[in-house]
Amino acid sequence: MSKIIECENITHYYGNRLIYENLSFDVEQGKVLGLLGKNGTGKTTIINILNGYLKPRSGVCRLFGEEMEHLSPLTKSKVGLLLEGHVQHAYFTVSQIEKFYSAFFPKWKKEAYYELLKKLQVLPSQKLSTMSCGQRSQVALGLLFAQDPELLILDDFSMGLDPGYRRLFVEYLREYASAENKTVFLTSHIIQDMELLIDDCMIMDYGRLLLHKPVKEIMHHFKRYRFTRPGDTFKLEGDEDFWYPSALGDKWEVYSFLPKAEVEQRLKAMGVTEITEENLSLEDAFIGLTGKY
Ligand SMILES: Nc1ncnc2c1ncn2[C@@H]1O[C@H](COP(=O)(O)OP(=O)(O)OP(=O)(O)O)[C@@H](O)[C@H]1O
Repeated sequence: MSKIIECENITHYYGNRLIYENLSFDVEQGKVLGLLGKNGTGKTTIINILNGYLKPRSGVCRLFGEEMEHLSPLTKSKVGLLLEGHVQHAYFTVSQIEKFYSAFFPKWKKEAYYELLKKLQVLPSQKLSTMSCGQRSQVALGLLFAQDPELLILDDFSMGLDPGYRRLFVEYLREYASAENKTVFLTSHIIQDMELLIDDCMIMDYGRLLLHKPVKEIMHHFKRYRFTRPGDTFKLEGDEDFWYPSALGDKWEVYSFLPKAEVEQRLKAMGVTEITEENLSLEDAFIGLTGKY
């Protein structure tokens, strides 16, 4: 399977402030990868490195096997990019912007644009400057699909979209990635959308990559355990086996990748009697992996 994105030992600072050190990851063709992380962990910074706006302090990034600094025009035309803030050409109308963009992309699919936009309550003659934020997001997404890229990089794609359009877009993206073996790299804080869409999940923590795994593996192995404190002196510190233990009164909860039997054995050795295991949504798993604050 070919690697569409390769990042090796990326280190980036803003001034003296380290964002990450020796970050390495690959994305294989046909995969939908979701980049998650709390505010300010460096997601947009990664996107900006992948789209060539930022040069990391050190390390190498390749798209389609070509180094970022030497991307050929053909490779650039295979990448569809959605940045935070969306379409900038606000003086265009809905139809003018479609004509403008079509000139840059050899495989332009006008129908894909109008198919998405026919759900939108605006006329082709309406100016982008008079549209709502969510409507402008829809135009930006329509333009991306018309471009028919091999790799889609989407920063906060759900910004401003209503739940119905978000769901529609998630379905379109899923279909697009699986039917045509396209690759998608995206961020969003709406993790319910991610859960329906992504194959693999990369979670950033401050200064480092916390985890990079298939979503199925996280959902299958990462669980929450609840129990009642066995006595006033009971204490449980977080470590690589027990993530973010926390208590509300005498009710405790902790997250773990360990098999249930092992969690039970270890908690019972500390005096705990009844333990409840819970399956998690991806959002709960994210909170279990990164903490609530
Ligand atoms: N141009 C810049 N100069 C200095 N610091 C910056 C710059 N851009 C971002 N930062 C800082 O780098 C850190 C990472 O920012 P980034 O925008 O990559 O985070 P993010 O994970 O995308 O956040 P969010 O989820 O809030 O969008 C933040 O602390 C931010 O304040």
